[in-house]
Amino acid sequence: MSTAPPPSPLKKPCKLALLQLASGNDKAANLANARKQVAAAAARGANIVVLPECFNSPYGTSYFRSYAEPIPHGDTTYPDSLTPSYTALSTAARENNIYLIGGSIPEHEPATDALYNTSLTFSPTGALLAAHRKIHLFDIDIPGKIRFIESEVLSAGATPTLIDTPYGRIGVGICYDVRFPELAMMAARQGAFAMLYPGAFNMTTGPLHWELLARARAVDNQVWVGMCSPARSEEAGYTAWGHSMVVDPNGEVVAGMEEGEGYVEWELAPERVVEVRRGIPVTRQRRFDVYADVAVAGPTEGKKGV
Ligand SMILES: NC(=O)CCC(=O)C(=O)O
Repeated sequence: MSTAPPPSPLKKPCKLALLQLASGNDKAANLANARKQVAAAAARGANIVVLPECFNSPYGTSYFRSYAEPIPHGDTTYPDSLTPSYTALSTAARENNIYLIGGSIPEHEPATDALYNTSLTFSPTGALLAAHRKIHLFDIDIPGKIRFIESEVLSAGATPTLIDTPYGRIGVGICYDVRFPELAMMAARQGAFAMLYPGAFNMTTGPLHWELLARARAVDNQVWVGMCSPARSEEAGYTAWGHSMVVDPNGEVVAGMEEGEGYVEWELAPERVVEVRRGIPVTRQRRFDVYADVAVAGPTEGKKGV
């Protein structure tokens, strides 16, 4: 076995902040709160700030269309009045000189009239670096507990998102995306040091799976994982689990919180990834000769699944 330490995918230390925001029906108030909390995180020294899923709106299929905004890209621009969330996020990133993973917002694609659940990432200059459209829509039905079918109104994205920063490469997923190990695995194998998930688990699956999935994605891939939830509101139609957390590359929850509004912050150190990968060198022990067909659907998967 080689004794040379593997290079760290995290090139230099950075401080990660996950903002567990309380959001309500008033979009302007949600955006103002996000800007205020981003500025406070930057003042505490954060370099990368993450917001929750649907931080600008209530989370529910009946709300997505009325809160949706088009996303300016390339030569396609829109008046600021149509893109208040994009504008607020870009401004917050620029004014605070941080990388901002802007949770997610309902996106309207005017060309097709489709709606997406989309996470926008901005650079410290306020430039849009990535728009991740949630790939795995949250369609579940647990009798007597929870039924939520995003696909009734949303379309699914089809592109994994990797963002290059001076700290290294970051993978982004949205909430239900965390249940699919393939996405995190692809990102890690392509050099990501962290998977960041804006997410809003619920009171049925949250207690059981939120931490479990975060730790699983971290330990599978020996990367940091950040899970950023909205704060819980008992008045909301959808009650979020909360419990935003940072998990280290060894699968340990190193920082976390309960359900109220607040934040979780952690200094990510390059040495930690190297130490973990040196001690348990799975990145060098994979048997691609044995499981080369991992992306081929089995007989009970995909469209044929039970
Ligand atoms: N917003 C979501 O995708 C929720 C995912 C969730 O709660 C789960 O159990 O998965």
